[in-house]
Amino acid sequence: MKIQLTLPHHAYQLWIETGALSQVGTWVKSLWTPQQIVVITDDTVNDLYGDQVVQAIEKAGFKVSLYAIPAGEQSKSLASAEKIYQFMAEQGMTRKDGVIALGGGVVGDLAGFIASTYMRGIHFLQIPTTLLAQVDSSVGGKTAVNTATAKNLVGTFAQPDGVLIDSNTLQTLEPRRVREGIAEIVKYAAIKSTDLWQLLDSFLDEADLLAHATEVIAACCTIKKEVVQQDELDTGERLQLNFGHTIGHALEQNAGYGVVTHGEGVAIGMVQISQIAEQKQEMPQGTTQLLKEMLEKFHLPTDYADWNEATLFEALSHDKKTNGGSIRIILLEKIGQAKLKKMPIEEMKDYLKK
Ligand SMILES: NC(=O)c1ccc[n+]([C@@H]2O[C@H](COP(=O)([O-])OP(=O)(O)OC[C@H]3O[C@@H](n4cnc5c(N)ncnc54)[C@H](O)[C@@H]3O)[C@@H](O)[C@H]2O)c1
Ligand SMILES: O=C(O)C(=O)C[C@@H](O)[C@H](O)[C@H](O)COP(=O)(O)O
Ligand SMILES: [Zn+2]
Repeated sequence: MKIQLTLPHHAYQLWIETGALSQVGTWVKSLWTPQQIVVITDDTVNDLYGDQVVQAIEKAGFKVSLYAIPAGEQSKSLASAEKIYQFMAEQGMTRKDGVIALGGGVVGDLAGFIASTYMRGIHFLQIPTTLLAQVDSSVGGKTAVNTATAKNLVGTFAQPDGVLIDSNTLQTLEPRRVREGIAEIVKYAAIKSTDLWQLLDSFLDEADLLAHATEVIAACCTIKKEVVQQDELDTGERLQLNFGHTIGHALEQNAGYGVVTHGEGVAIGMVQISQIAEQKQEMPQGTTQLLKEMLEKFHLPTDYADWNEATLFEALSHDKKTNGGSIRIILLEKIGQAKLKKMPIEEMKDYLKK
């Protein structure tokens, strides 16, 4: 199945098909004319899929090199970017050349950031290999690196020329990584789709969801495409995709990048912000419980014992939704429908203290 994402200055397709990775060479050739390519991946994904992808793209007529970062959130950094810029310069990469991200959201966010800044921007393709990256991070053009100050503090909006999504790659994914992708899927359902919520409701567990991976991925990508087409630069509608992310990002940073995964942070964040909203009478009573039950069915956490108040509050001030002493939070009108609400930072802190 192909989903077209059309923006004012750029359009591209998401190709979602089981087994698509075996056609990666012809896919790249259909999008780019022969030139030099650097495949950015991590060491785990490299061991699994690196050779296959490099050989297929070489066979399609491209000069290919590969750079593998250590797997994990710690690698989503300016220090990694610096090393890869250097590598690309040594390879003689020019503006006519391209970057391919092969991996999860860490690789995708970092490689997208590099592609959009090297020589002020070169071509970019996404081959997401985690559930989270297939349903969320590979689509829509947000790129980022973390700094010691905040998660995703530095980044760009830069769309890829195409996204290849092969759910076969999920067969090698660890269960914890499957679950973190499910957190973002529950997010889409909670903010935008009762149909997707019902589908998730019908699954027994993670394995059952994975058996329907292509259907679920297509549903999420369709929602994300519609949101991004309306608000590419994250000024209104797109902010809904940040449901649970203020507390989630703070926790990720608080725990130390990689200790609490992004998806786990989002799961906890969605439940905690919903609890606050229910206390404020801003959300129908019982909605948080529904959310909690859905996340727990997929063995996701919904609370966190080791909050560090100081770093949590510091993180709030660096959230991109914070402005002039208040923060925009995302609440649920009901399951399947979200709304934005401004909240004074001090009030948010009071609730978090409780
Ligand atoms: N740009 C966006 O719109 C967006 C959206 C959501 C999340 N994100 C970002 O994505 C990141 C999280 O992404 P993630 O969960 O994919 O993490 P990740 O990229 O760290 O991947 C998780 C782990 O899975 C391994 N892995 C990847 N593919 C595999 C496969 N097929 N088989 C076996 N192992 C595999 C990786 O080596 C890694 O150890 C966070 O940094 C988050 O901020 C970005
Ligand atoms: O695409 C978006 O927009 C999102 O907010 C998707 C989120 O799942 C993702 O984690 C994103 O990277 C968060 O971005 P940020 O703007 O909060 O840094
Ligand atoms: Zn996210």
